Amino acid sequence: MVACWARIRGRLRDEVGEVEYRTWLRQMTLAGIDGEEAVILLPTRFLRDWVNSHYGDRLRALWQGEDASIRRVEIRVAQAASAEPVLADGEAAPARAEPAGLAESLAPSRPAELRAPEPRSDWVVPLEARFTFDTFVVGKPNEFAHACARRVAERPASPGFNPLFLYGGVGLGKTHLMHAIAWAIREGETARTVAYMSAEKFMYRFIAALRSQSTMEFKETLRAVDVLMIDDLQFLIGKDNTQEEFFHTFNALVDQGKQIVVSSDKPPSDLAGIEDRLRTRLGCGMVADLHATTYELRLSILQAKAAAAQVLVPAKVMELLATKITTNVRELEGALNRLVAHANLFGRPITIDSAHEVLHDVLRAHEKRVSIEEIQRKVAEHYNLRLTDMVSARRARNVARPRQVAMYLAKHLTQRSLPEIGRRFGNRDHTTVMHAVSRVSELIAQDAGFAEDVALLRKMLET
Ligand SMILES: Nc1ncnc2c1ncn2[C@@H]1O[C@H](COP(=O)(O)OP(=O)(O)OP(=O)(O)O)[C@@H](O)[C@H]1O
Repeated sequence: MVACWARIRGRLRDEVGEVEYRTWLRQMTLAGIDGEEAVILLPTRFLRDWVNSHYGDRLRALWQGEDASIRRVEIRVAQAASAEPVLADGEAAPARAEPAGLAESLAPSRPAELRAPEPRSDWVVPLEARFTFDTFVVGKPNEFAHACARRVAERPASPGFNPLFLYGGVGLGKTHLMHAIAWAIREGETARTVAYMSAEKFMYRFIAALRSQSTMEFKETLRAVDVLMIDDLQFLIGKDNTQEEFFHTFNALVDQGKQIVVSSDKPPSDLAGIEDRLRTRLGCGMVADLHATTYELRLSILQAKAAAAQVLVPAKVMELLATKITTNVRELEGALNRLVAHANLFGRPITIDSAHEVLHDVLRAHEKRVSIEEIQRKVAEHYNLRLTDMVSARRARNVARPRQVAMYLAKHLTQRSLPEIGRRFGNRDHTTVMHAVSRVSELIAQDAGFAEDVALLRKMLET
C-alpha cells in the first residue's frame, strides 16, 4: 500500500509539475483503505475542495491503475487533534496548511500550536481616526465600492464578498474605505480582531520572521485574526516568496470563514507579476472599483471637508478647486487645507484672489499643457482656414485676424516667450506678437461676439 501511494504521488508530481504539486498536492496523506475506498486527508477545507474538483478523477484513475479493487477516492479534511500524518512524502505533515518554499525551509521545527495566539499589538497598524464611513463622501464613482465596504463591515465573510478587492487610482479613497470597515467592525463587535497593514509591511514582517526564525509565530498571528486587510497589494509584484506566504495565509483564513479585504491600484486580472493562482483567488469574491472622481463628487467632498473644519469657503473657490484639481482627492484636500491654514494665519477670509495667490503653484501644475501646434490647429479649424495660413505671409483680414487670435492664445495658454511664439508663426518678429496680443485684448473689450469666440476657443483648448 505504501509503495502504491508513493507511486501515485510520484505520477501526479510528474504530470502536474513541481510547482503545482507543491501548492496543492504535497500535503495529501493517505488515511487508509476502507473496502473499495481510498481515504485521503488534507489539512483544510479549501485544499480538500480544490483537490477534489481538480484532481479527484485523476486520483481515482491512478488508484485503479495500482489496485483495481479500489473504486472510489474519498478526500477528507484532517481533524487537527487526530491529524497523525499517515504516509506523507516521508515527512510529518503539519495539521494545518503550511506554505512551501523559503518560509518553510527556515521555519523552526516545533509542533504546531493548536491554541490561537493573541495578535501582537505591534502588528496591527493604527487606524486613521478620520477614515470612517461618516466622513466618506459617496457619489456615482464610488457608490458601488462604498456599498460593498458597508456590506463587509456589517456581515464579514458573507458569501460572494470574500475577499473584497478594492481597486482604483491614487488617492481615490481605498485606504479610507478599508479603515472605515475596520472601525465599523471594531465598534460593532469588539470580539472580532481586525488586522490592517500595507503589503509592504506584510513583507517586512515576513522577512523579519524569517531572519529571527519565527515564521510559525508570524503565520499563527495572522491566521488568528478575524479580518485581515492588506493595502496596496501591487507592492507584492515580483516578490515571489512573500506572495507565496500571503497566498497560504489567504487560503487558511478564507477556509476558516474569516474575511479578507485587499486594495490595489489595478484589478486582479491586470496584476502582472502576481502569480496566477493568487490572482485567481483574489478575483473570486467581490471586486469593486473606485472610479476617477467627477466634478460633482469633488465639489461634495470639498463642501464636506470645509464643513468639518468649520470654515467658510466661497462657492467660487470650491468650484475653482474642483475644476482644476481633478486627479486625486488627497491633493484636493491638501489644497483646501492650505487655504484654511493661510486664512487662519493671516486672519483673513478665503477669497477667489487669495486662492489664486496661495495655490498659484498647485493650480499651475494642474493646468493642461497646450502646444502652439494645437492652438494653431484649433483656431484654423474654427475659422475654416488651412493650418498653413497660420504661418503664411498672407495679410488679408480673414487670415490675419485668426492668426492674431492664435498668437494671443499662445501667449496666454503656453509658457513660450514672445520671440519663440513669433518664430513658430512663420518667423515673425516678437513685436508682431505683442501687437497681436494687445489688438485681440482691445477687440475682446469692444466686441462681445468676438470675445465669446475667443473664450470658446480657450475653453476648447483648456479642457
Ligand atoms: N469619497 C471620499 N470622501 C472623503 N474623503 C475622501 C474620499 N475619497 C478620498 N478621500 C480622502 O482622500 C485622501 C486619500 O485617500 P486614500 O488614502 O484612501 O486613497 P488611496 O486610494 O488609498 O490612495 P493610494 O493609492 O495612494 O493608497 C484621504 O485623506 C481620504 O480621506
